[in-house]
Amino acid sequence: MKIYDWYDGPYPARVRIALAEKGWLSKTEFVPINLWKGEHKKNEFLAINYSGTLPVLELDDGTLIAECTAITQYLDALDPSCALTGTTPEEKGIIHMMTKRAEIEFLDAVSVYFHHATPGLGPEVELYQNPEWGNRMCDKAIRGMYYFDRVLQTQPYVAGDAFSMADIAVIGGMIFAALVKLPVPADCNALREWYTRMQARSSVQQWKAMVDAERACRERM
Ligand SMILES: N[C@@H](CCC(=O)N[C@@H](CS)C(=O)NCC(=O)O)C(=O)O
Repeated sequence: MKIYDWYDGPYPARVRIALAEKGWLSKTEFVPINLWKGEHKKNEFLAINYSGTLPVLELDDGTLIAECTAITQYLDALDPSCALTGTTPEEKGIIHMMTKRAEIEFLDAVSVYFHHATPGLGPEVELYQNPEWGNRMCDKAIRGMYYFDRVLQTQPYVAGDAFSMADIAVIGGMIFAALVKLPVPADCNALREWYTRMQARSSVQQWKAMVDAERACRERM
């Protein structure tokens, strides 16, 4: 299995954490696509993913699967013993809903804020910016954090009683929020407590160790 990604990207983190949950990180080849150099918008990469985003999974026969949710669903189908996308029809429906909600209300909103209301990936890559739209999405992301705080006041995980793809999507939002220095509101105690638990999880620690090692390696170059 081959994954095109960028080592510390919040969306790539989602797939790396899913792979770690399954114990497959070391079996995966990671192909770096440098976001800061805009390699994801070059024709060569657009032929791999029309949307020009990371990550993308490439199977041994050349089949390409983009989108974190689609990749996670594929990994789950290969290994249903450690299900991240649910097993019963109800679990599958709720996990899909909460994952989508994590993207729309939080992670994607932080991403729009980053690309539109901050320097983002720099002037060479950010060819169109709309700061007003970016700032509105920042407000939306903060409302999203309050929403997930309320959810986590009554249940241990984002989609209910078990860790799932929906938790990983909110973790992606927290990683991105930290990158853009968007603090979690001080009164979001349930969200903060949940994130402390998530950061102690082996898969998240493995992801962080990989990022730290790659960052140190790149700094030496
Ligand atoms: N919906 C996509 C979003 C992926 C995404 O936005 N990835 C980021 C990497 S952290 C990216 O490629 N950003 C570059 C850009 O939007 O220019 C998914 O879930 O995979």
